Amino acid sequence: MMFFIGNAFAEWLAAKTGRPISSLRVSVGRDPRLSSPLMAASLAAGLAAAGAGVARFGPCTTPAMFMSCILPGHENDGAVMITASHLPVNRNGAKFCTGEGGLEKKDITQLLTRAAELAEEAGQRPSDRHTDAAFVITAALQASRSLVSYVDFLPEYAAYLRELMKRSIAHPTNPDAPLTGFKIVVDPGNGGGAFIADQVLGPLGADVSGSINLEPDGSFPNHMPNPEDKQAVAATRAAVLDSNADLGIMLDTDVDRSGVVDRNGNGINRNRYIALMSAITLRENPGETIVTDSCTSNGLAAFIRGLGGKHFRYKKGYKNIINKGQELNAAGVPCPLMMETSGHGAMRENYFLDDGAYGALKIVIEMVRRRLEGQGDIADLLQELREPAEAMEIRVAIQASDVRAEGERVTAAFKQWVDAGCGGASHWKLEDENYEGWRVKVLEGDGKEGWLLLRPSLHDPDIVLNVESEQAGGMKAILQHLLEFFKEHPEFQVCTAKVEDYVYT
Ligand SMILES: O=P(O)(O)OC[C@H]1O[C@H](O)[C@H](O)[C@@H](O)[C@@H]1O
Repeated sequence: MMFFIGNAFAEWLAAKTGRPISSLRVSVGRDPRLSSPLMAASLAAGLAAAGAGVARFGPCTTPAMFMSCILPGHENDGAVMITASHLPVNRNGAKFCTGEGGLEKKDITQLLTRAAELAEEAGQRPSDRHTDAAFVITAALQASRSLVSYVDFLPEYAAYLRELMKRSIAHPTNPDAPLTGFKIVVDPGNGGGAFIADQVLGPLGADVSGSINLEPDGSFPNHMPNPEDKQAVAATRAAVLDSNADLGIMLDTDVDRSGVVDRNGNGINRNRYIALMSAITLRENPGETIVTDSCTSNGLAAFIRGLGGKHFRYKKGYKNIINKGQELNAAGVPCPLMMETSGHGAMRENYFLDDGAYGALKIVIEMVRRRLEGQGDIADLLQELREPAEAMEIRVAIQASDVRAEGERVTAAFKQWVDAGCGGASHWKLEDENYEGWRVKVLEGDGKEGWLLLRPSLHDPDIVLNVESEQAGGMKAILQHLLEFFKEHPEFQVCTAKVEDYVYT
């Protein structure tokens, strides 16, 4: 199917740019996942068979693919990254972008519909892998080989990042090696991010010798490359403490997400990472608005307000928050940072690009700035952040055939129950703004505040329930009361069973 998606992307780009396919050039990169090279080859063959020029990159990262549409000397018309990110290998897919950013959902739908049509015209069934493989090999042999070139792009991208770091730090005495004297651990989790240690931080003077899991290995033998993953945090923490490092950086497979570990081994991911990025961003852009996803903590909202910023708690999905940030900026509401608890984050100053490397490098820059100005560690920036005492996410697989409709039914019933007074719990109050599912504040006394959010998952056939409490034992109390709602709805028996599991075991 990738072959026809390549065909369709060439057509789509020609329509978008108003130029003939023969004048287009598209870069194709991939992560180290075992199935990625083959998928990238099929996609490249499809682009070339349609007549587009193809720049094939080896293992690469998603933000780098975008930069291959921007950096002078490259300026490709489009780019495609083949990756499953941290998901299981059967979820491998293609991320498309142009120099304007990632494609929208409607563009992807159009692309896939066209790819299916092209497959059918060619007598191929998308589900028949063997026929497809034979077809792809034949078509690839027929496509002009002169259209495809192999490009070693990462070194150029790394050079761009190094220049950006030097400019931003503007070190008074050591401008070319401004990280001299810093020890930084990078843990790309055997994904695509090792170059951040070898080609960016190391050449700028940092001691990166404590870095771990640098070898790209799509079987991810050590832990999942995922900054939210407990094992990833534990591995980076151990490496930071072992090597007495100033900072640890955790990256996901295709480096569009990140998190850090401070020099005392404390993981800074999820709300803490957004808080840290907000502190840096609001110092540079006072009073502006930070957009986050719907699962961010009450403490984070208070923290952003405490820094004089505004908080817009929107939906899950990095593309959703980026689009919202762009929309707000266009409407005259300045918004420099859009970030998800997953570690996805985009900045206005960085092309609104979903970019884990940029976020982590911003923190390195801040660390150097603070040392130059005689301030403390970056972790000091989080002193005012109120943390939840307990937090959890429960995901319940939807059994119904129409997953979307069932998701809507559960959330609509929940809203009705909330409107009717939450089963008599006057300390449960619907949040003022809700953009997906329904989030309810739970006033826990002594100024403490928990919350719960019930929403359908963005991509999976799941109902997702997030709960946080600012007091020990508070989460169980919230779930126990929520059972009242589920018990009124025997049709949602699977949800009831799952919540009961948490409450009673
Ligand atoms: O709705 P969920 O199942 O929690 O998934 C939400 C997540 O979906 C994808 O992984 C997106 O890349 C993330 O930006 C988003 O946070």
